[in-house]
Amino acid sequence: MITNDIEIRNLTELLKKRNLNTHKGDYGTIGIIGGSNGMEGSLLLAARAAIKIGAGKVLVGFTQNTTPFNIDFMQPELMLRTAYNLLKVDDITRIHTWVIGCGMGKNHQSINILNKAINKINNQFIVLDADALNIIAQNNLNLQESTNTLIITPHPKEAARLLKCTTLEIQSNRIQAAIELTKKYNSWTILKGYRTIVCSPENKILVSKNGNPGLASAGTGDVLAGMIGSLLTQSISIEQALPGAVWLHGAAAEYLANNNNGPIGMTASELPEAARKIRNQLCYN
Ligand SMILES: NC(=O)C1=CN([C@@H]2O[C@H](COP(=O)(O)OP(=O)(O)OC[C@H]3O[C@@H](n4cnc5c(N)ncnc54)[C@H](OP(=O)(O)O)[C@@H]3O)[C@@H](O)[C@H]2O)[C@@H](O)CC1
Ligand SMILES: Nc1ncnc2c1ncn2[C@@H]1O[C@H](COP(=O)(O)OP(=O)(O)O)[C@@H](O)[C@H]1O
Repeated sequence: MITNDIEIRNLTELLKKRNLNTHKGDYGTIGIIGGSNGMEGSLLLAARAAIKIGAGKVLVGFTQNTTPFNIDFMQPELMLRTAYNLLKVDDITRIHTWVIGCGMGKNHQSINILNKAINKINNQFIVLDADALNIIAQNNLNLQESTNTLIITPHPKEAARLLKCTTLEIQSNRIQAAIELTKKYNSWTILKGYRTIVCSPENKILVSKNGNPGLASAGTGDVLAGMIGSLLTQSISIEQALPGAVWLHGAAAEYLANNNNGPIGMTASELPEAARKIRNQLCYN
């Protein structure tokens, strides 16, 4: 099996300057679903990351009956809805890329929303993260017939739930696990954890060499999911968007640590601004 490292010099699409005559429609609309009661933070982390990494518009859908708040005062650019509203016809066709699962919960309502999303969204990118993966594993959902391009982003325990094995088995052969997940779910796979793996449907393997233990804290995976969706909706090819997001996420952690804001006590909320700085520096300097 040939594996390659994720290297920024191969990710040229990420580093293109923006045209001067351009508008928000050129950078895509992303819909992010999750944030059940008590997990709203997870959804906001993903959504804030998506806008800071350059998405044109970010719509947020809470897996709750009503929106728990109507504005994110830290990021008022975000448009907050319920997941049910986001999945109505008017919106669904305007959204090019979806991220589903961050803090979504696994109750009856969340299962219903995930099923609705999978069945109603067609020919788009869908990033499936966190509880979306747990629901898929628990209910043995079959994604083989999906018309969408699926990207699954499990951490090792989620991967173990999906493959019905132990975390130890996943960790003892991570590349093989990524390949099996890709086959089982007819998807791209990002197997997270130290040395994150990106596996394409053709089983091309890329391995992350950056990042640090500052990323081992709650919510950093939500940020990664938002970043992946954001790059995809900006029309960066999937071959570059997935390793690109993983690279930027790791580089952001390194930047924060180099400035004494980690690895100890680094927070997920700090990653998007660091990633934004790095992308702009690479594009414009
Ligand atoms: N602010 C919010 O609202 C936040 C909400 N969040 C939301 O919470 C929901 C539950 O997600 P979750 O990931 O916390 O729980 P879960 O799936 O049981 O996995 C945890 C266990 O997995 C394992 N494990 C993980 N990584 C591993 C590794 N590299 N290598 C090896 N093992 C590894 C490890 O297991 P252990 O070793 O302890 O047995 C760990 O204890 C989800 O929807 C998420 O979006 C969070 O995003 C946080 C911020
Ligand atoms: N020691 C580490 N080195 C590099 N990256 C790490 C390390 N620990 C965690 N990460 C990264 O941090 C993120 C954690 O995601 P996840 O486990 O889904 O967290 P959460 O559910 O809390 O958001 C993943 O991208 C993972 O690869």
